[in-house]
Amino acid sequence: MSVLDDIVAGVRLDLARREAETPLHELRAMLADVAPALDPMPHFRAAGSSVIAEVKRSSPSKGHLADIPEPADLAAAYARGGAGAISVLTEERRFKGSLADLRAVRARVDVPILRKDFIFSTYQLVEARAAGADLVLLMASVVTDQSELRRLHDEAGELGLTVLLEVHDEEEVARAADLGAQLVGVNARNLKTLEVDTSTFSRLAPLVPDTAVKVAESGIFSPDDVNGYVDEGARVVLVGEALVKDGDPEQGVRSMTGLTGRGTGAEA
Ligand SMILES: O=P(O)(O)OC[C@@H](O)[C@@H](O)c1c[nH]c2ccccc12
Repeated sequence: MSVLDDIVAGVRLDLARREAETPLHELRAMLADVAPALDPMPHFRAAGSSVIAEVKRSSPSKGHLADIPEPADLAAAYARGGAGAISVLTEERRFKGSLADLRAVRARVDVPILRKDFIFSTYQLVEARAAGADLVLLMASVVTDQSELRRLHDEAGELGLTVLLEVHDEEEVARAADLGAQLVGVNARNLKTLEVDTSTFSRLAPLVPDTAVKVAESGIFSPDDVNGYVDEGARVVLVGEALVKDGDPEQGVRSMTGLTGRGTGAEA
C-alpha cells in the first residue's frame, strides 16, 4: 500500500463516523446559514505572486512541524501579511488537522479559505462549504476515475466552491485540462513516495492550459524559490512548512507576495 492509499483509508474511516453522526441532508440544511463563498481568483490573477499560506501541524513526510494551539492566530498573521488564501489541513490522522480548525479560522479572517483534505465524495464537499470553506482541493491521484472527478469538480462549482485541482504527472495534467480546471496545482511532492522533485513544476507547467492559474505546491522556502516559480509561469505558491516554522509568519507571507520573478532580461 502506498502512503497515499494508507492516508485515504484513514480518511474513509473518519468520514464514515461523521456521516453516521450528521446525515447529508442535515449538512445541506446548514448551507442556508453560511455566507456565500469568497472568490479567490481576482487576487490570484492580479499582477505579482500570490501566496496560499497553510495551517499545517504535521505531515507524513516530516512528522511534527509546529504545535499551532490557535490556528486562528496563525491565520490572522497570514491575512495581515497579504495571503491570497489560507489553506487549512483538515485531515486528522497524519496532518493533525480538523474541521474545527477550519471553522476557527473562518470565524477570524475574511480571506478565502481552502479545505485541504483527501476529498472523494459529495459529503466532503458539502461539509467543506458548511464549515465556511471557499475552496477545496481535489487531487487527480485520489479520484482516479475521470467521470467521478468531473462530477465532483462540477458539484463543487454548484456549491460555489473554487476547486484547486492537484496534479503530479503528465497524465493528471491532461485530465485537469479535460475538465477545464481554472486553478491547477502542481505538487512537487509525490504523495506515493513522499519525495520532493523541484523540477516537477517546470516540466508540467507548459502542459497546463494558459487559461488556468498555475499554482506551485510544496518545498517552497524562500522568496528566491517563489521568484523561480514565477519565472516558470506560476501566479500562486502554496507554502506550509516554511511558514508554520517561521517566527514571523506575517512577514514570511509578505516576503513571498507580489513578486514578479527574477527579472531575467528586465535589468536593462
Ligand atoms: O509544507 P510544504 O512543503 O510547504 O507543502 C505545502 C503543501 O504543498 C502540502 O501540504 C500539500 C500539497 N498537496 C497536498 C495534498 C495533501 C496534503 C498536503 C499537501
